[in-house]
Amino acid sequence: MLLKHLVKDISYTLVQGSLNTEVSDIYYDSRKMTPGGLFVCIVGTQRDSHEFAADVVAKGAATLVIQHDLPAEVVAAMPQVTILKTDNTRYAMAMLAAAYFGHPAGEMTMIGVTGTKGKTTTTHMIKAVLEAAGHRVGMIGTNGVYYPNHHYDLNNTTPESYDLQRILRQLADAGCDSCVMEVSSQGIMMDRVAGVRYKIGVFTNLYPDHIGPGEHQSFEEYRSWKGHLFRRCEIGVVNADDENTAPLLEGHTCRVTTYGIDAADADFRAGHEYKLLRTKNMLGVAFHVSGREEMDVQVNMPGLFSIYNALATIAVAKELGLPDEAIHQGLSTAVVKGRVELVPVSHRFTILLDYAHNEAATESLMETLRAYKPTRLVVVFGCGGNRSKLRRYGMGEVCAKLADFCILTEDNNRFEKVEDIIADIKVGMNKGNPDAKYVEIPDRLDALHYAIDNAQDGDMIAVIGKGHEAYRDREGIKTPFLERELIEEYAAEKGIE
Ligand SMILES: CC(=O)N[C@H]1[C@@H](OP(=O)(O)OP(=O)(O)OC[C@H]2O[C@@H](n3ccc(=O)[nH]c3=O)[C@H](O)[C@@H]2O)O[C@H](CO)[C@@H](O)[C@@H]1O[C@H](C)C(=O)N[C@@H](C)C(=O)N[C@H](CCC(=O)O)C(=O)O
Ligand SMILES: Nc1ncnc2c1ncn2[C@@H]1O[C@H](COP(=O)(O)OP(=O)(O)OP(=O)(O)O)[C@@H](O)[C@H]1O
Repeated sequence: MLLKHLVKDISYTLVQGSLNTEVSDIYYDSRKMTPGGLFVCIVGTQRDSHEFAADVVAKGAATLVIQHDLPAEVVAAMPQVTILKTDNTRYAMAMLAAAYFGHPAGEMTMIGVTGTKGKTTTTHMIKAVLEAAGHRVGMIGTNGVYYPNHHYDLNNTTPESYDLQRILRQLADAGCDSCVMEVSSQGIMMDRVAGVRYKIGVFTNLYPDHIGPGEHQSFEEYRSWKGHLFRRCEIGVVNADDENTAPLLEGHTCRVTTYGIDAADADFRAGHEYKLLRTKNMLGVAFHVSGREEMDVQVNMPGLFSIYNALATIAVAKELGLPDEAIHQGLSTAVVKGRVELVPVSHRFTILLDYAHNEAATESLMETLRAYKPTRLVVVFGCGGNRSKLRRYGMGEVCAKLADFCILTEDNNRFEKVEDIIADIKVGMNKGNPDAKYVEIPDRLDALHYAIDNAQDGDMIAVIGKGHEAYRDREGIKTPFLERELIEEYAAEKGIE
């Protein structure tokens, strides 16, 4: 493709060379450069990749896009290279990549979900409802990329713009008519989603998070970047109960639809009367929706937060004109890998996997599960090695307070000894509840077996920390460890019913 066909949506100065330069592909990482490529020089949080200009040219780069001038001697040594200068190379990369891949977002109904918590869950719910309505759906987020019969992992919740555009092309080429994706504030701030127009933007909620070096400078800045989603979508579906919704919507250009539990005037609302559901295969909630629609809904995910995520999903579905049957089917079948994921091996007790690996997530999970009034709430957990000890104290404290029995074991030990990590967890437990009952079983597989062997009728066993991860890390070596399969295999071997 010729450069002149890629640059239509950016402003630039042609420093040298020609717009008729052939572009074989676009790169933002010098280590991946191949001959004929266009290299976008980015001023990152760690490196300024303008310093790799000579290196990529040596590897055959034909075009450079820069944001600040290169040293004169570097430019002098690359007379054959086309150089464009622009104000913001991250933004330029997004526009160049969109053009390079033929503006794939325009070929699908784009739905973006932002918020501190609930992005992954809500995107899964929306996908399930769309699929139940017969749509072919692509999904992008923390759990990776999904499209019919395909899945792969990602490094970022919202991928770098070039990767995002490549993925969107892949989805469109696979026949997806819709794409639902998580849009992180970082993704907006770093122009990873620049140029993408959304049919619907969803806001779940906002808590102080992601504030610090390399992320956001303040809560207000964090909020304002999330708010930018509502300047690039047609319809905004927002949580009317969140006190940050109004400031976040400042400057919005979309039509707004609201949902909530407390806000009496929300377009889609659920009261505080809801029913907790528990069967062998499911922990869920049932509730009534009123406002713009009247309907009874059942969600196969637990807790009050599931009602919020379901309300957002219902509002999206209604805005898209999807039928009620699809809403019911989608909400009662949506599963998020590793997030309160039930492993239905017994009628007598419930065993589930969850990715909670810090104090806040563990506390929220424990409180959610307690509401189902299990005979005992048992938690199997450890903490990662070579990571903050605060997590160990925090998770220990919360589990000692809220669980009836703790099985202390390994998480990803990395280069630490499991016994030392458990000793730290016990410090936190002692603070939370010095009388907490627990057992120490360093090998996680033995811990799972112990939990199953000693399960009592009506127990709820939460195996937390690893969620969807498929390995355990000991001394930096990762070996396969898929908890779901290990639990199923052991329960079958023991003839558990
Ligand atoms: C702080 C931050 O967001 N960093 C992101 C950013 O990296 P950066 O700007 O720091 O990059 P850098 O290391 O300074 O390098 C600058 C440039 O030099 C290039 N480079 C570097 C080395 C080299 O040898 N050659 C070379 O060309 C790099 O490819 C890059 O283009 O751009 C990278 C490429 O897109 C991202 O992978 C990286 O995300 C890091 C891993 C990260 O942890 N980000 C978090 C904060 C994040 O984005 N999280 C949100 C989720 C938040 C939520 O859950 O709500 C997300 O969307 O993932
Ligand atoms: N709407 C919500 N409000 C508060 N907590 C929620 C909500 N939805 C889910 N949670 C809780 O937060 C955890 C993470 O949920 P989810 O993965 O959907 O959020 P996320 O926004 O994708 O977060 P992250 O960026 O950390 O992956 C869940 O396991 C659940 O305990």
